[in-house]
Amino acid sequence: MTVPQSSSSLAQSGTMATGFSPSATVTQSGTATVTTTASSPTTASAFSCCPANGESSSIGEDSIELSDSQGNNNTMYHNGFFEKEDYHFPKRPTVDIEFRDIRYTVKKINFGKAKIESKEILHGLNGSFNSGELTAIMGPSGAGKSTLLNILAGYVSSGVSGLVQVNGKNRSNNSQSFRKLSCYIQQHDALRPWLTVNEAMSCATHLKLGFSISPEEKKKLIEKILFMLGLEQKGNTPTHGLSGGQKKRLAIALEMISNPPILFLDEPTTGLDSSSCTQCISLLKRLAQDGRTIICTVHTPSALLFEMFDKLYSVTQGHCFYQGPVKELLPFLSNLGYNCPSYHNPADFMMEIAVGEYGADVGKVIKAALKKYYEMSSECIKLDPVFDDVKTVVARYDFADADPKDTDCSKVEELQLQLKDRGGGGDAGSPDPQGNELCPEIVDNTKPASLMMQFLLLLYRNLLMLRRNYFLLGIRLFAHASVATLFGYIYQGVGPNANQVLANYVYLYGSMLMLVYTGKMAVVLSFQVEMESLTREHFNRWYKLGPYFLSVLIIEVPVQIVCSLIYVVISYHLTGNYYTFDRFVLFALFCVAGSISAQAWGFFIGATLSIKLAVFIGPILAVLFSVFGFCTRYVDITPLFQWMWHISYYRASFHGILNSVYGMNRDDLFCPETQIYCHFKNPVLFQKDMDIEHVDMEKNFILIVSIVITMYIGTLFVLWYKLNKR
Ligand SMILES: Nc1ncnc2c1ncn2[C@@H]1O[C@H](COP(=O)(O)OP(=O)(O)OP(=O)(O)O)[C@@H](O)[C@H]1O
Repeated sequence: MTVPQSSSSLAQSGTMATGFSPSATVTQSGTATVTTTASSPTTASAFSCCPANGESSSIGEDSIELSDSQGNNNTMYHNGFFEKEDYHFPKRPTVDIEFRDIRYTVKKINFGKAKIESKEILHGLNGSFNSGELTAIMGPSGAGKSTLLNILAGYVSSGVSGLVQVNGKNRSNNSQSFRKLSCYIQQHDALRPWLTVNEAMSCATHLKLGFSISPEEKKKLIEKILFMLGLEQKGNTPTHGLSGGQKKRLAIALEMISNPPILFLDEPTTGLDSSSCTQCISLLKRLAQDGRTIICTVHTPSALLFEMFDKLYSVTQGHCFYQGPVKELLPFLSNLGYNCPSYHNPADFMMEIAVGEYGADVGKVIKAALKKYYEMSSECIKLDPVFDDVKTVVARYDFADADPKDTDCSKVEELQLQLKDRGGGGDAGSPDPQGNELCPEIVDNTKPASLMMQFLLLLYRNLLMLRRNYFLLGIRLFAHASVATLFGYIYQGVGPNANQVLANYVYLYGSMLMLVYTGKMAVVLSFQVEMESLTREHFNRWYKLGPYFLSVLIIEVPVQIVCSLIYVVISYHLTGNYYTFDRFVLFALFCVAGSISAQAWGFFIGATLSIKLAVFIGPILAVLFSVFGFCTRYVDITPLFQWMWHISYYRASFHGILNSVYGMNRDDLFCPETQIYCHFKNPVLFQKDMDIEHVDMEKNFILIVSIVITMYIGTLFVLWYKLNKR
């Protein structure tokens, strides 16, 4: 069958980025002579991407050597990047990945039928990705590309069954040694916008390499990586000032510090223009050529880009649609009767067939892909449960007692069942029976930073970001100062007066409310905003959660303390509450403690709930707890809710500040001569009315501190769960 030619796709092939432009590349200082050593012009491939006979051409490599006036030649332009002779990433030993019968099932609750339903997303994918190869995982939207990548990278493991092997060794769930061998760069770069490229690189280098190499070596390494990735001119540019392509390259550069032999990238070209795409894929190709295993998902690449990949793994509807060398894709489809029209982008053509365009029988292609795969393996075979005329490999587990030629597969199936039982039925792969590290000979001996050093580095990084992004901090300080002035003005001089006790009470309540809200809401979104960066850095083993959390607290807590003190100092004096220094200290202490307690709640709520819920539940909780302090006497609370009175940090701090103002045997208040009678002249009367006659300051303070600690532990636990939930 010959497929009709699509005019829109014809246009695609004409939009190739040229491989190089000599005039644009000579940016080295000094005199430079340019010698072109291009083996074949890149553009040539643009017009022969999909010859009518179904064979594809290979892209030529372009390079220009740059010589200085002495004729020393150590720099050349190569596939879009400068290169110095000594500027190569070290070659990596071979790490091959094989996967067998990967299935991914999600469970969801069907409220209508009141039962839990399972849905299989990936239906037994097999394949292998080899060292030195750049592999593209492609397929229509929703086909399961990201899911497969997540499983292979070890990012998802619950609901997964099947086996993943690394150099022939079974990879266990959450394998730490696999994490040492690989890195995962997700679609959203999740970089720190306020750090410059140099700062980001330097911080990542210190975190990843600790003291294992000297500062000079680190500096050289950063220089080299940036040079290799074409970012050497961008060292002092803040990350938010980089283009999309430069951000992608920075994300790769950050991971190249530890030089992992396996790189997983989710849609590294999405959102990039064609020349940035070409640069990005060229870079990955070169990294692969140095012996790495590079696997990335891509969406509709141009024909030029498509040809740069060594291997294609195509997925549709959770099945493998094609796997093998890119150049064999068209002959494979052609054998099935689907001929790519001349000048049509093979990647587009494959996608069109994968969604059944041109009346293509998708099931037939999936079957053929399975057959092709099994023909290449001489393993235990049996009939596939879906395609009953296809003989399928059950497994090729490295069990000594499994006969690879066991045609009825009973032994292998039995072992497979055991494997599932051991993994709780939902694990990707069984643990290495000996519990050995994967490829210990390959894992670099570099030691990452110690926990203390991680904390100090992260603290330094946070301070740097705070210094750059001082606007928010300024707003917080300004808001506290201006609200304090406003409150102080409204309730000016009410503090010492017996006839204005209720006005002062409202000021005190309002102050507590202000400090609780600003404390809580300023951090409620902290982790929500941070989560993508945190996940990426934590998953790629930059640091542990403990030092990270501590480095956040050590910035946020003092900021909130300073904000609270600004508020307290201004408003306390304007309202005339200053009576003795001791009382002021107690007042400030309870204000700050209440605010920090609310902040701890904010961290917990933000880490636990989604953005929409967090911004809604946060204030509701603050109001709920405030009710148990303001004008509410313990005896009036329904016994069912009395426990809330006991655990209310708001009540504890509010009573603390009330007691510091009116309690502790304060002398009579001032009753102006204009007043005939001042009911609250003796402050004890007011305390009695409010049921705060016997405030136990110590107990209240201990309660607040306990709540703060509980919330910190709760936040840590939730973050740990989110980061490690796979
Ligand atoms: N946790 C989950 N719960 C429910 N459905 C899921 C879950 N994870 C994946 N899916 C479904 O599995 C299918 C494959 O998702 P996946 O993100 O892997 O697709 P994709 O090929 O990467 O798509 P795209 O190219 O649009 O990103 C989709 O239909 C998605 O809705």
